[in-house]
Amino acid sequence: MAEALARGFIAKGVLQAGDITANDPSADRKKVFQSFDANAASSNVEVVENSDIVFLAVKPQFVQPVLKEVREHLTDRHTVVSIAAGKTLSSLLEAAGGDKRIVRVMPNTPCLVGETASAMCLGGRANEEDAEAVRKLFSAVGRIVQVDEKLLSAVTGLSGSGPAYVFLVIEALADGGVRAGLPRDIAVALAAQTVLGSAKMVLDTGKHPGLLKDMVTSPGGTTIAGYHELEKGGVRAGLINAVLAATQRADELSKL
Ligand SMILES: NC(=O)C1=CN([C@@H]2O[C@H](COP(=O)(O)OP(=O)(O)OC[C@H]3O[C@@H](n4cnc5c(N)ncnc54)[C@H](OP(=O)(O)O)[C@@H]3O)[C@@H](O)[C@H]2O)C=CC1
Ligand SMILES: O=C(O)[C@@H]1CCC=N1
Repeated sequence: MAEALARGFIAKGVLQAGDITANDPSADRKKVFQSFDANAASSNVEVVENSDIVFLAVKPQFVQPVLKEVREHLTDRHTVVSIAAGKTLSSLLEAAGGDKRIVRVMPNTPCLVGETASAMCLGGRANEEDAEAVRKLFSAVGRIVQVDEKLLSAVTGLSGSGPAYVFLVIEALADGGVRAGLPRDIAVALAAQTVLGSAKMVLDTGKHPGLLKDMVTSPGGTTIAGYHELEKGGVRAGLINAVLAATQRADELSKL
């Protein structure tokens, strides 16, 4: 995720590669950052010393140890951004030694192509200036909204994890096309472009998705025949349950 964000910020020109310093226990992962001209650090403390905005992009269970490792080096200059699922502002502030400017962001991987759906909330002494700095970065690589922290698990369940659900949908649509005789590459391209175009219609027209669905569905036609199968297969309930299960998992992670 750190790589996706760094590449996205650079591609959109909101940061230069030389502005970014990254650390990772794996030398190979550091080389990935160096391959696009970002700086590799030899420690997390060095990252903090080289940065104004410090991204915590480790797995949730490593967030508190990493914060404790660097907290003596966090000063008034720093905005700390945690993207870890489930890690609450209060636990982040406690591990950071309190009195810090902390922002939680839940992004998603499409930041890599400038189309992230992200949400943020502010903690500790984080102020409108911190919010604006974070908004500037994430709006360059997609959209970001500000929410109350109590909604961030639901954001994680919907848009944080959501790309995986949509990839499943694209793969399954393409499988359907292949089953009906299309070559695989054409089926994948048509499925992905259909998802892209449909998403753009929802965002650009502001129309309810149900109304847009009705516009495709001719009486006695092809679409209603296919759509009926989706309802019989429980696709709608499956997606609702996926978001709920991922939201609950984000809540569980906050208690570990
Ligand atoms: N993947 C996604 O789509 C999203 C992820 N997130 C959040 O982003 C965070 C990272 O997720 P993801 O990128 O998938 O996970 P990864 O495991 O791919 O990335 C985490 C990286 O942190 C490294 N790391 C481990 N310990 C340290 C340490 N002490 N200091 C510095 N680096 C360390 C890991 O190295 P090593 O592998 O060698 O241990 C690994 O390269 C998680 O908290 C997740 O909840 C949020 C939104 C979306
Ligand atoms: O699967 C996860 O836990 C992370 C958080 C959101 C997306 N990926």
